[in-house]
Amino acid sequence: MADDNPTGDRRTADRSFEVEIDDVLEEDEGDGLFDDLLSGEPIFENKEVLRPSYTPHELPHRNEQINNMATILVAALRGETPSNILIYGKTGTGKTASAKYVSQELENTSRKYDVPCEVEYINCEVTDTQYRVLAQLANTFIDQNREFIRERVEELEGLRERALDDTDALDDTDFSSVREVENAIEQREEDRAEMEEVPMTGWPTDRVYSVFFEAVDYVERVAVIMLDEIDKLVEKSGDDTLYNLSRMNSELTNSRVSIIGISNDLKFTDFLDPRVKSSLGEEEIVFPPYDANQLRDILQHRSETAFKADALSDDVIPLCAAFAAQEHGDARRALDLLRTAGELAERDQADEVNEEHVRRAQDKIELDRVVEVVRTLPTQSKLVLYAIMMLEDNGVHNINTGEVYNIYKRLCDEIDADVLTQRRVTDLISELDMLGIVNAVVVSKGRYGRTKEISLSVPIDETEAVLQADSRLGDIENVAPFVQARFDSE
Ligand SMILES: Nc1ncnc2c1ncn2[C@@H]1O[C@H](COP(=O)(O)OP(=O)(O)OP(=O)(O)O)[C@@H](O)[C@H]1O
Repeated sequence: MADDNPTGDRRTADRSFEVEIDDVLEEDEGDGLFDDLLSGEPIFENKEVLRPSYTPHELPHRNEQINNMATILVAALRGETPSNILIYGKTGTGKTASAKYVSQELENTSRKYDVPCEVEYINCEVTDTQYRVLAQLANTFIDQNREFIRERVEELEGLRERALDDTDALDDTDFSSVREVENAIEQREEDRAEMEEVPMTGWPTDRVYSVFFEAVDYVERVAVIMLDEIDKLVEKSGDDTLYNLSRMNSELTNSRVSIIGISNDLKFTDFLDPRVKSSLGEEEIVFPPYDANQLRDILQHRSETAFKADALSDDVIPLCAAFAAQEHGDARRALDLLRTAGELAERDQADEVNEEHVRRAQDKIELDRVVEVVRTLPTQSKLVLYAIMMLEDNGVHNINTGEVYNIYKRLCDEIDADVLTQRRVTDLISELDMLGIVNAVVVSKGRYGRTKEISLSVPIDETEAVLQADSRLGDIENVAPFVQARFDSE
């Protein structure tokens, strides 16, 4: 490049580059890596609309639940404390989307009427200990308080300037002299300096709680704390957080706190202290699964912005809705299916998405799920699954627990893993059954008692690939010959 352009003139260099690119395009027109992909008719208008991160503006078939929530939360706009709400429903039934929609509306209206009301959202799957929940809330309120102080100090400084010129400016205020205004400014500045953010670890929990308490009570407001996946918090760290939050109102002076808990697990309240249970469940709202017709409406609605006109053949939406309705009426699954079908059509450079793409998308999603479940199994469960897989691979049908256990023990020897008891292995097989990876049916053997007959319910090749990708299980390959030998000798 330096020889072609000895003067170092950038414009000349750029121009020669342009020429080279043009030459390449002219020669290979249509054959580039991306050309083929770009050449098909685009299927999507805006794919983002189908992603889980997108918040829809309208939520068909959730009016009743949304109105219920609004009727309870309107108390906050009257300066009263809204009842706590517990929202239940299976995954993908629109709990989070509806609760977030209502919160946004609540905050918008509170701004409109200048009533201090805020909603703080916490995902307890991520923020799963009392310390973290309280620290996150404390820091959020500290930020808001600092902003409040900044605005207040600005107002007071303006007032001070005006009062210095003309003391009448203090008429109709709480101050009778400029000195008092200055004291108020100093006081706010001191408050700001004292507000210390909570570090993400390291403090005793009661100190975090008291910082949070003071931060929330610093100004008059209603704070709605939305705890999504609340069952995860209780599972991981008990009900102390909920106990502390639910008894706060009796001690707060300026502010009020109300809780919205969201859960997939209908039974999690069984583990709560009865006081927490009754306080949290003051109002309960259930989100039932969607049926196929409702899913169809939801998909229809979204597809209008997500896809180009005429990009979907007529049977695509009904089929996606029917598949997702079989899976406990999960709107997330329905949307995933529609997006994946669109992506497969795009990859095929088809002009439209058809039924075949939906069926392939269903298989792909199911396989992705299996791969993910298998990949994240603990090593012992992987060994049990490996043993079942090897038996199937060697043509054994109606596998029983004893056979699995024998192979499992050898696999453990091979990789130096602890050997569990047969009883534990039987439990692990039941867990694999519940995850839908194997199928274990109990069959009666007459007077010989009962036994389990086990078979793999997932595609063997993909499962094997995932298991072998595990660094501990990767060496197992050379066990195959002795498995074979065992059957030959039987
Ligand atoms: N009535 C609806 N209209 C439009 N989209 C919906 C509706 N219900 C759910 N969705 C969409 O389905 C997806 C899942 O919804 P959401 O996250 O609210 O479910 P969830 O009940 O909170 O599930 P999880 O318990 O798994 O968190 C989101 O992308 C959401 O936008």
